[in-house]
Amino acid sequence: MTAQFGDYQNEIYEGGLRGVVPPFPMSYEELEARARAALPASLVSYVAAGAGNEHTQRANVDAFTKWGIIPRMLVGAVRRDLSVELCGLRLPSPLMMAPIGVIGLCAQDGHGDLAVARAAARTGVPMIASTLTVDPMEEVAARFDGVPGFFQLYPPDDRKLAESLVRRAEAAGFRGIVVTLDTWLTGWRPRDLSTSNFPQLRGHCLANYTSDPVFRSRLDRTPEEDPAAAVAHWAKTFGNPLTWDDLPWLRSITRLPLLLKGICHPDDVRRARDAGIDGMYCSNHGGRQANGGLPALDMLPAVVDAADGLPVIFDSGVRSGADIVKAVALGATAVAVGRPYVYGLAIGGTEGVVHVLRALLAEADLLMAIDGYPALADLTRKALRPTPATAAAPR
Ligand SMILES: Cc1cc2nc3c(=O)[nH]c(=O)nc-3n(C[C@H](O)[C@H](O)[C@H](O)COP(=O)(O)O)c2cc1C
Ligand SMILES: O=C(O)C(=O)c1ccccc1
Repeated sequence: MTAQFGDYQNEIYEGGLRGVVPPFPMSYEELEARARAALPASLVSYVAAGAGNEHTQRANVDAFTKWGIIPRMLVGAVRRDLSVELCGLRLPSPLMMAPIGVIGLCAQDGHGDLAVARAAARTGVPMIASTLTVDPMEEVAARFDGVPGFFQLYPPDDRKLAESLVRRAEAAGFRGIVVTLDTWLTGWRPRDLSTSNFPQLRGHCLANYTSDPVFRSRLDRTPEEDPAAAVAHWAKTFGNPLTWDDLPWLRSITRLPLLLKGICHPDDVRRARDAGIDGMYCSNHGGRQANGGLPALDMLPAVVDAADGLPVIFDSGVRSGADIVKAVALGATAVAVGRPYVYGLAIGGTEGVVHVLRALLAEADLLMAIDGYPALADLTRKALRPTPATAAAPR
């Protein structure tokens, strides 16, 4: 019999029989609390912060309580199949790791990107590696051990640099490019502003730039000789408010699958589809960029309908296995987790990330068994019903 994700539960119970207490938290609340204690204050506020009064960030999480999964009995879902096809790749489950720009710094040894890449190799959960990393993308990709990875591009306004980053991602073996559209400037984040050290943090995450031949060619002195000038040049080239007019260029620079992150309106989906984009990534950046918006989950069904068969990755607010199941039932092809795995990294490095991913998958798998949905294909909108508004879970 092949392994099932729910087997993680048995491992933990069997450990208990031998007197082993699990070293990692089992609930999201405890995970977050332990990570807060483990991380330096500047990183706590940076990772946890959202835009404005963080209403959208909370709404992302609460949106999942507006849906309930309907149990079906006598199905005999003894074996479950969570595998999914995404951009020509067969993945063991719909779970992915969302791109996180500072994870490099969230590990105790300061090499979080490598630790996360190792967790991808251990679990088969693909990493979407951010442009903003402590270690260059080649070093990250070298640790995937055959598990497909995606490269998230913040397209700089220097097109030659953008092309160079994409070429390198191709050469390093990444299997798709995720272009993030909603962060060409940083949102108003009160919690983060009150520590005001975001510029310092990101200054440590420029390895993909300082190792890049095009970026280096733009500098009078090397980043090693004059790090401050390199950071200043980066700040000038980072933000690129792409428009539809740039899409033909973007499409032309790679033959890898190209996905757009931050797409939430069906009209934008259709236009992107017409421009030859291979997949949509429905996300509001975890509520970090613009407050006052709808929860990302509420926008997912319309995005899926407009995508008309193109794959849709979803993130923003995923905190549990049940959330993964609900997002899939609403039409997501793949579901990315963000903050939870950052917290796993903070408390336990690669092991902590592996635990968070396995716990999410175990919960999703056991839920599919108990509720009688043996395969992802069984999870359609018919598996869900809106919960009465008054029944929203307390937070
Ligand atoms: C600390 C932090 C850094 C992030 N950096 C990036 C990034 O570099 N690129 C990107 O596309 N998204 C970035 N995101 C957004 C995530 O990819 C994802 O959309 C978000 O975390 C989802 O929200 P959730 O973590 O609350 O579920 C970042 C999010 C956090 C929390
Ligand atoms: O903080 C973020 O959400 C993010 O995407 C980002 C943007 C620039 C640098 C580092 C991270």
